[in-house]
Amino acid sequence: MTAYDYDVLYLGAGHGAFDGAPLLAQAGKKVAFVEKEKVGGTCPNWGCNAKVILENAVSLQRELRASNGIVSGSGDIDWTKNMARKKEIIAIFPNAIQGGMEELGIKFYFGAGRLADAHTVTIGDQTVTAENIVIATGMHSHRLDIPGAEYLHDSKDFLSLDQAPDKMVIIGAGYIGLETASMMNAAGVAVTVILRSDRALPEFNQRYSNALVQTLEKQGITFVKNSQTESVEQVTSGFAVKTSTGTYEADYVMDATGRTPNTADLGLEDLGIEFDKAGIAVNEYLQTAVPNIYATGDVVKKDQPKLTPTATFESQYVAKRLLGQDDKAIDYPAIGTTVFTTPRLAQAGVTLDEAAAHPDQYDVVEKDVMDDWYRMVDYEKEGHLSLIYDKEKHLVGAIEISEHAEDIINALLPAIEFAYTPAQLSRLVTIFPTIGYSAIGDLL
Ligand SMILES: Cc1cc2nc3c(=O)[nH]c(=O)nc-3n(C[C@H](O)[C@H](O)[C@H](O)COP(=O)(O)OP(=O)(O)OC[C@H]3O[C@@H](n4cnc5c(N)ncnc54)[C@H](O)[C@@H]3O)c2cc1C
Ligand SMILES: NC(=O)c1ccc[n+]([C@@H]2O[C@H](COP(=O)([O-])OP(=O)(O)OC[C@H]3O[C@@H](n4cnc5c(N)ncnc54)[C@H](O)[C@@H]3O)[C@@H](O)[C@H]2O)c1
Repeated sequence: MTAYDYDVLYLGAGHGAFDGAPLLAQAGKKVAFVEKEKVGGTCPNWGCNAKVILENAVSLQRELRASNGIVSGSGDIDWTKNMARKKEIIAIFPNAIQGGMEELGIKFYFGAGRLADAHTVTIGDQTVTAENIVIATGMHSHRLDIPGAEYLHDSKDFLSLDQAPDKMVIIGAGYIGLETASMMNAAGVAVTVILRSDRALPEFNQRYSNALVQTLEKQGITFVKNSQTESVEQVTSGFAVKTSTGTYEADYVMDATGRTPNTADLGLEDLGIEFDKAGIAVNEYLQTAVPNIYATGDVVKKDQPKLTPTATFESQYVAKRLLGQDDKAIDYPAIGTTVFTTPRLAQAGVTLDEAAAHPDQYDVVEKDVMDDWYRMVDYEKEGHLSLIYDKEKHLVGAIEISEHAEDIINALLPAIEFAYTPAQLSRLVTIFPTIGYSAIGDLL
């Protein structure tokens, strides 16, 4: 029998890797990571955690201003101080994650890993072998191929930006484009968002994504629709973004046109591992074309949203599979997702578009969130919720736009995932008065 250096070797040390690795190490497996940049990967260092710390100032500002003088002060955001706080909190993550793993006996190799064969990874001139390998290399920002692309910034640059610009152009109205626009508008920046079509956030029902765009417009953000970005030029005042509908000047230009799986220079072609621009192809056990090589997280080609909780679920699934604890195909639960704008847009389970396409299977109940008195407590002004039921009256999906949509959807997730009956729902005695009580109250 061949003796490998490790039982399991991960390429990448983000959530797709470090959420499953402890299960293996605790069960006595020899585990290692190869990481080419920062332990923790995108989410803690340049994604969710970084963003939500910065966004907290926006939520504080909203409540203070909406209080109409009950709480006094201007609510102005000092972006430089906000960024300093973000940097202070974020700085703890890489060492904390690495330390936690090392306590379990997990080893780290630093550098870019490349598959040499089905059991061997090279990192520079170092060679490491493993019985099983998990590719969890994530994604990087897509860069528009236009003249002046060198002047564009991505979300990684933006999440470390110390000085707020006066004027910002954001190309792309997906999660990152809208979250950035919402934050910078609140920080006093003049923001223009350029959309190549007439709709933002295609993952969400258009009535809801349009409602979000309209609210952001009322807050002062300019949206330019059906506009193809052609070039970026340096001008005396900063940069000129030339598009099919006009030229927009800014002193900071962000390319938020999507993210691309990290599949290059991994040696995938030589091993016959299939991939395309959507990611690495896997079977229902998350195995690549080479059975002992798995893939997890954002690098995987899949229908599920590429989010941290999805990466965590997959990482833990592969770990359990490698421990012989789960031999079934991966069975994804309902995955909740939120756009962290002000207001939030959040959904989980069966979508409104699916419900509209299958009226024989689903019924939709519409709610104005302002019908719930509790929403006035923290100065909610408007919001809407759609609840999607199957014909047996089980909640199967929900979408909400409101300042607390993420908390409502989180509270509804158990009902969606476990198909609670009306009798089971009535046994949920949630704390009153809270947003969780409101969420369950909507179902009764
Ligand atoms: C700005 C932003 C905000 C986001 N906000 C949210 C949010 O609010 N909620 C949410 O759920 N999700 C959010 N996401 C998505 C979330 O960050 C990802 O879904 C998650 O990080 C995926 O984890 P992963 O382990 O698959 O990939 P990553 O976290 O990207 O980790 C991959 C790791 O692999 C390393 N790597 C790459 N190639 C190699 C190689 N050859 N050798 C060794 N190492 C390699 C990389 O350096 C990286 O550390 C956000 C993403 C961005 C960019
Ligand atoms: N809150 C969250 O959970 C969160 C936040 C940020 C990112 N993410 C994850 O990261 C992924 C990537 O986010 P993202 O915002 O980079 O990608 P995205 O796919 O959500 O949005 C990219 C947008 O850019 C547009 N676009 C593409 N090419 C364009 C062009 N030439 N001109 C103008 N617009 C163009 C697309 O139509 C799309 O709307 C998300 O899909 C999500 O999985 C999640």
